Amino acid sequence: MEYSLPSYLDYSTTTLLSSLIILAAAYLTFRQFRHRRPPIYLLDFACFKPPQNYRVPYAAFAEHARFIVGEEIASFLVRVLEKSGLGEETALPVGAHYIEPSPRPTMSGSRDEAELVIFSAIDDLLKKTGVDPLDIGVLVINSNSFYPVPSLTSMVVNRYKLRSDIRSYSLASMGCSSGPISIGLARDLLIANPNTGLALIVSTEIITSPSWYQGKLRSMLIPNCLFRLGGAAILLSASPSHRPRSKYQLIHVIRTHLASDDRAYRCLWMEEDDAGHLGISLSKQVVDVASKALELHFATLCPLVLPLSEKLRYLSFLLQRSNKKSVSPAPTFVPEFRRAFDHFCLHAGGKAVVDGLQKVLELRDEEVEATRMSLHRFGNTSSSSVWYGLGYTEAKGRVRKGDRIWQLGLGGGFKCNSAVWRCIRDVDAKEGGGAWADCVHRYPVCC
Ligand SMILES: CC(C)(COP(=O)(O)OP(=O)(O)OC[C@H]1O[C@@H](n2cnc3c(N)ncnc32)[C@H](O)[C@@H]1OP(=O)(O)O)[C@@H](O)C(=O)NCCC(=O)NCCSC(=O)CC(=O)O
Repeated sequence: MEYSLPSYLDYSTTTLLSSLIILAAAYLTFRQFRHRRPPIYLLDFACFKPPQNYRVPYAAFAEHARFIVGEEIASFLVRVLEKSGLGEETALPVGAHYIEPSPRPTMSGSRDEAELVIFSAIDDLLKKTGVDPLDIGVLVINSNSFYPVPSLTSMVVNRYKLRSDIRSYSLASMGCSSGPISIGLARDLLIANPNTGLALIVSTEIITSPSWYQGKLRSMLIPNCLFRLGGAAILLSASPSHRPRSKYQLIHVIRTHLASDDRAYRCLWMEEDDAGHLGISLSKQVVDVASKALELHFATLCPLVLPLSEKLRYLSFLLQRSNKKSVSPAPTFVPEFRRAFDHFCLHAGGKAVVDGLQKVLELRDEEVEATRMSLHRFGNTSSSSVWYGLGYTEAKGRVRKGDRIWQLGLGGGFKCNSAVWRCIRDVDAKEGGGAWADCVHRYPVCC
């Protein structure tokens, strides 16, 4: 990311610019106080832990691929898997374990997976929080590739016999960055309807879907190597009475949409190959596009989250640069994000995605540990991956009252979305265990 000032700006212009920035910041702060939203609390969340028998060790993946796509393509897939950052314990749904003749994903197979993932996560969350399902007034579910009739939200209302006046929304096709979108929607619904009760959000990707690719095109086979079973359920409240038992307060939801750029729009593209197999084609440019989306995203995020010291560092950078009138290449300014956040839960999209994010954000290895370990243990779980990252951080006993958490989602559209949280009470490692409870002691691993 680069912040640069045109060299023709002289000192007085820069001073004027600085004053304007300070005035604008003061005005925004004033406006923020005047129009302050009621606080939104996160009571708790739960991540789905796949059953052992759904595991896909490398050897099983390779053997399976050989049967389905033949030796040559199977060796390509294994090569990709070995470089993907995924470990030996990630899981795929039942349908993906079939050997040829591989059945097309069926509606009942997709429903089975959706019920397994979504109900397990919700059951766990309701058990942890002791919440009565009848207290839920808002329900938002985001799932990219599976959108049945009736919807996933109807499936949940039916299972838990939720209220008939529930405000429910199923968000489809919104990609891996849709977690913060769901959080933002639930927040707005809670604020617009103050006495509606709690909001339940589910972020997941159902793999047994028509777009689970069964052909032989490399760019469409890569998602089969990366995506794995996963989902998270989250409970939000706008009621101050829930504050004492809540873990986090929502500070910001920030969204950036880059679909006006054709390259970004098409870099994750659902289509049929020449043989008619539906799938999602993954462009090699995803990491480049993500960097561009991040630059735009930072323009909104940074003024909101950077502490004053970092904003002043930025101003002084501007002043120094304009005084130097140097002809050498423009220096870059990368904010020290660790001054704004204590924990980073980034989209675990694949090794190259995590490497790219670490580089762009100038993060240390320990700051991307939660993301890398989520990728290793659970794979690319789409929009829920940022919750596996937070689950890891909690299970390691690293979350303390006052800590600031950044969840960053990236995905199809192309979109880049953030949710920023502040921890409002210490979180005990055992309490945070969840999907990580029986394995966190084995992490971090080298990958
Ligand atoms: C796929 C990788 C694990 C491969 O690892 P490396 O890059 O280290 O290895 P590499 O460059 O040698 O690539 C291995 C082989 O894969 C091929 N290859 C890589 N990417 C490809 C692509 N998009 N299409 C076709 N082939 C591809 C290379 O040419 C090479 O083939 P050969 O060996 O023959 O030369 C990595 O590039 C990665 O993590 N990419 C990012 C994945 C990504 O986009 N994730 C986001 C998913 S979408 C998402 O999460 C959000 C959403 O859905 O909304």
